[in-house]
Formats: sequence, structure tokens, C-alpha cells
Amino acid sequence: MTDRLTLRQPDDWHLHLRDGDMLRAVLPETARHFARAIIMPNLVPPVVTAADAADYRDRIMAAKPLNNGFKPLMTLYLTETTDAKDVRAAAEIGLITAVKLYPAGATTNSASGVRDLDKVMRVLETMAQIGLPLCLHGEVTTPDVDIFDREAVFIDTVLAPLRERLPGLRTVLEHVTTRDGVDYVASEPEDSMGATITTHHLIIDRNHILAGGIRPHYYCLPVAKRATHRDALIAAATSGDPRFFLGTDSAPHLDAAKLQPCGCAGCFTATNTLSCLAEVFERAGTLDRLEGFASLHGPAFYKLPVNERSITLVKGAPVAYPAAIDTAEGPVTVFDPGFPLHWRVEGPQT
Ligand SMILES: NC(=O)N[C@@H](CC(=O)O)C(=O)O
Repeated sequence: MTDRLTLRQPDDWHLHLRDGDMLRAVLPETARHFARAIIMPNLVPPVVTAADAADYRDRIMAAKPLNNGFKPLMTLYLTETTDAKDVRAAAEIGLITAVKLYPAGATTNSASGVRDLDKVMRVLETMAQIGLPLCLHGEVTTPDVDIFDREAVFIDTVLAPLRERLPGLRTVLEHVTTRDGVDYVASEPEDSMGATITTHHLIIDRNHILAGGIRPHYYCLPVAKRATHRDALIAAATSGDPRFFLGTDSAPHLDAAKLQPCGCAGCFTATNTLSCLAEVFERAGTLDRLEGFASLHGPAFYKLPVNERSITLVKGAPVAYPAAIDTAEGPVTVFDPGFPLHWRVEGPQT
């Protein structure tokens, strides 16, 4: 029986770090084990220009624990007034790694997102020319579409037409949650189409949120779907297909903001993500594919080198992790997978 597993140091290809006190509290949770992360730009106000991204990167670097080599990979928040020249310049100097498209109103802090794709075509054409990936929050927001169908409808009405219009654009369907999404991504060329899968969507389905009482800490967007979709995500993540890679979408909110009549969307998984993933891959009988999912497929898609250092997962007695982490403004509950975690992380080692 395998009880030690050494992998290249992983990266997180979709992470919310926020700002200020929250940034200082949550960054160490990711920087402890991960080498790099794609940093989501949905601050208030959002990270729209190259100058905004440079300032935000500096704030992240200032909040980083001492002697920690974590590297934030910055993104811009696409708006209908984004300047294609600014995007090109930011990509050319290596300041940004991707641009994020939020359909207006789709999720936390997305009010400045895109309503009309025609208005951002110049930017998208520039991105296609220079090979800069577009990260998509893949949900339509029209009120007549059921929230559980938002991703599938997005694929049919937005993603597939966009890719036909601009086949050269390198696209990542972020936090895919459906079999429809998995099937679409798997049918597209691996050089231009990828998808991130979160830790929590590999574990929970919609029953976890709603059956036997409402559990706000499992509420996130896209909302978890029925178990057959969760199983399709597990199959994709553990398949070895390079189109699928880890993006935790760890999205911290103060408990006080989640436990409300209208609570915020987001699961905070940074603290125990690798232990959760080891459990998922072990149950699928595919521990040998965890390195691909967490450490190799992402760099390959983003055309970045894999990390030199490694981490080791060691199986033993249940791992202790805090139920919540403290911030200056109150606690943030850590994701509870609902089962004990037996894989402890050692390292990174050089
Ligand atoms: N995933 C979430 O439920 N929330 C994210 C936004 C997002 O990625 O949708 C957040 O910023 O809180």
C-alpha cells in the first residue's frame, strides 16, 4: 500500500486572495505548499489595468511570509472598456499571465463584468494574437435560466460560439462543475482549451448544501450540481487528460458574511486542499495521477516551467487542521470535506 507520495510542488490555477487584512490572513495558507497561483482580480474595485495589477502584485509580495518563494501570477479583470494596448503591454513585460472574463452579475464582485462580447472583441483578438489565455467564469446570468443550468447554457450559447469565432484564443473554463463542461473541454484541442477543477467540486454535490438543513459554507458559484456531475469531474481530474488541472477557487469570506439571510458564495479550501485531493485520488485508485493534475498540466497549458521543488504526501493518522482561520475582522471557516484526511503534506523540499 502506498503511504508516501512525492510530487513536483503544485500550483493553484484559480485563487482568491482578496486584499488588506484578509490577504494577510489567507496568503500563508496557500504559500505554505503551493509555488504559484493565478490570482483572481475581483477586488472592489477590480484589478482592471496593468497599473492596478502591478500595485496588487506588490501588496501580495509585501504580505508574503518571510523566506517564502510563492509567486503570484496576475490577471486583469476584463471590462467593456478594457484597453487592448494596455493588456498587450502588460503581457509583454510578463506582468500578467491571463485575463479573466466575468459575465456581469455572475458571482462575487462581478458587477463590472462583460454584458456584450462584441464590446471586448478587440481585446480578445489581441489576446489570441499574443497567446494570452482567457479565463472564463462559465455561467450565463439571464434570470430565466435555472441556476443549475447556467454552465451548460453558457457552453452552448457563449463558449462554443466564441471559440468558433476566435479559434486561436487560448481559453480556460474555470471551476467546471458539469458533465456538459467536461465533455466540451475534452472534445477541444489541448493547446487552446483547458479547465480548472476545484477541490470542493470533487467532493460535494448539491445534497451537501441543501439536504438535512442548509449549509452556507458549501455554497459557492458555480453552485455544486447533482452527484453524477461531481463524478464526471472526478473522472476528468483523475483521467490524466492534460486539459484538466487544479484551480482551487479558494474564496475566503468572513463567516459573518456567509452566515446571513443572503450569504456570500465561496468555499475556503486553501488550508487543507492537498490532503483533500490525495483522499479523492486515492479513492479513485489514481494517486499516481495527482501530480499531473496538481503540478504538471497547468504549467503545460500556461507554457510555464514546472516547479523544481517537490512536496511529499505522507499517509497516517487523521491530519489536524483548524476549523477556521482568524483574520483581523473575524473567522473564515475552512472547508470541511465531511471525512477524515489521512494525507499530511511535508515540504516543499529542494
Ligand atoms: N467561487 C465563489 O463562489 N466565489 C468567488 C468568485 C468566483 O470564482 O465565482 C469569490 O470571489 O468569492
